[in-house]
Formats: sequence, C-alpha cells, structure tokens
Amino acid sequence: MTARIIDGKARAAALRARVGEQHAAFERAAGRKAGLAVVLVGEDPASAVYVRSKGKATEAAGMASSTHRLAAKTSEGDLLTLVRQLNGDPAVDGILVQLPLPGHINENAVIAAIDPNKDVDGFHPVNAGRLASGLQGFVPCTPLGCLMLLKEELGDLSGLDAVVIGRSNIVGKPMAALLLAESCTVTIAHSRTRDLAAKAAAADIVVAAVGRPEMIKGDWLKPGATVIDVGINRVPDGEGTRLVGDVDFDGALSVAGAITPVPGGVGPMTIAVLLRNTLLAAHRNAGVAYEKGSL
Ligand SMILES: Nc1nc(=O)c2c([nH]1)NC[C@@H]1CN(c3ccc(C(=O)N[C@@H](CCC(=O)O)C(=O)O)cc3)C=[N+]21
Ligand SMILES: [Mg+2]
Repeated sequence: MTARIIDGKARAAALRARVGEQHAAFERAAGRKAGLAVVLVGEDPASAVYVRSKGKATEAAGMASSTHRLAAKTSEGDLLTLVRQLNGDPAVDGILVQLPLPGHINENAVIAAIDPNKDVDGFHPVNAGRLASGLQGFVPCTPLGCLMLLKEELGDLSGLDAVVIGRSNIVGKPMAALLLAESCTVTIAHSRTRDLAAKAAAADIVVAAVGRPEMIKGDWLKPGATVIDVGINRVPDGEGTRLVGDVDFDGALSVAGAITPVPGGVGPMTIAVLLRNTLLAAHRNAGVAYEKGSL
C-alpha cells in the first residue's frame, strides 16, 4: 500500500480562491477592503520570507496588507504602542505579530495587547478560551488548516482515535480542542510521553507538531492512518539544506493511508487560513453578515 499524498498546496490555493471571491462580495457590501497588518520585529531571514509571502497572498486575495518592520532592538513598550495603534485603526481588521519575538520582549504581554476581535492568529487567551469553551472566536491558522485537510480527506471524524504529538499553545493544544469538538477521542502526547510509538500505533489520525526532524517513524503507525505533519525543519543536505517534517515521510508512505508532505502540506494551508480569518474579522468588524459555515 502506498499512502495518498495530501496536496496542501492545491487545497490552500482553492481556499485562497474562495476567500478572494468572498472578499469581493465583502468589498461590495462594506465599501472597503479587509485589512491585515503584519508586524515583524528583527531581521530573522525565515521570518522575513514568511512575512513577505503573507503580504503577497493577502494582496492576491484583493485585501489590503500593511507590514510594519521594526528593528530587533525595539523596546517592548514601542511594540505595545504600535499594537494599540493598530487596535484603534478602523482600516485594520486583523493583526499578526510574527513570532518568535526577540528575547527581551515578553511575547505573552504582546499577544495579550492585541484586540481579541483582531487576533487573526487566535493566540490571545480570550480566543484560546473561546475555542476551549466551544464559543465563536478566532482559531489558530495552522491547526484549523490541519482540520480542514483532515475533513476533506476523511469526512466525518467522529469516533476516530487521534493523537496530537506536541502541546504548544500555537498548534498542539488548539489542534486537540478542534479534534475533540469533532468528536474524536484525543490523546495529547509530548516529549515526556512514555512509549510514544504505542500511542501512535493506536491512532487513526496522527498530527505531528514536535519540531524534531523525522522523529515519527513509519513502523509506529497504524496501517491506513491519516498523518498530518506540521513540522518544518531545515536540515543539512550535501552542500545546502532541505526541509523535512516531524515524520519520516519515506518510512510512513508504505504504512499510512494518507500523509501531508513537507513542504507543500500544512505550511501553505496556514497562510490560506490566515486570509480566511482576516475576512471573518472584517465581516464581524464591519457588521457585514456572512453565510454560516461559508468562511
Ligand atoms: N504570529 C505568527 N503566526 C504564524 O502563523 C507564524 C508565526 N507567527 N511565526 C512563524 C510561523 C511559521 N509559519 C509558516 C507559514 C507558512 C509556511 C509555508 O507556507 N511553508 C511552505 C514553504 C516552506 C519553505 O519553503 O520555507 C511549505 O511548507 O510548503 C511555513 C510556516 C507561520 N508562522
Ligand atoms: Mg514538547
């Protein structure tokens, strides 16, 4: 058996196209574009690449994008001042402060300063609480993108056994909350989990978000399992480097039923969901109705 390869790049392109169409309708109704503000502190090259692709994708969907680049030595106070200014700017529907931030800045303080109704990353404690409580709010882009891929692949998820490997606020915890809301039986595993291989072997769905290159081996998996690989690890390869996930892709191919590749899997979905969240924010902020479930 060879696993189906889940084409996240194509799924993301389809989602971006739907968001673009719905944004055109929003613009006609609201008389303005949806706006996303992205804040980048420092010059980390990988972050700069992501921020550029977010800006490009935002504009390709017809939305307004602004990028605020601040020096690495920017004080926490100056960053908080910018966030408050964006909170108060009616042209800004969504605010994303690129993480990680330099060490002298308290990330939690910055996230807490973002207006929860503009928090398109879904990282604010109010949105984390809304998700945990089953209330409407913003859901973090990466886990929501993973859920979309899973539902497109499997349909109804209810009753399935899911293992989420990783317990970050950005991926693992919200992913577990989403799967629970879909009536999966959810196990959250992490670096101290005993016999991770056995936990993985019991799962119909494995979401790997540990940040360790190729840690999850093919022979850990239940035959036919659906594997979502959130990891984006740059590893040495000959003279240069290449990207690998948290899953040993080649090993998993002969066991899994379906698997996301890296690159071309979860990463592109993250950006497409960011646009979807920004459009949702714009509808709410402008008081424009949308069809339930359409965004
Ligand atoms: N506030 C905040 N929100 C984020 O959502 C956020 C962040 N900070 N900091 C960094 C991470 C990382 N992230 C990615 C988005 C897209 C790809 C992506 O499109 N990857 C492509 C290409 C990867 C490549 O070639 O480098 C792929 O996987 O196919 C990857 C990673 C969003 N992040
Ligand atoms: Mg961990």
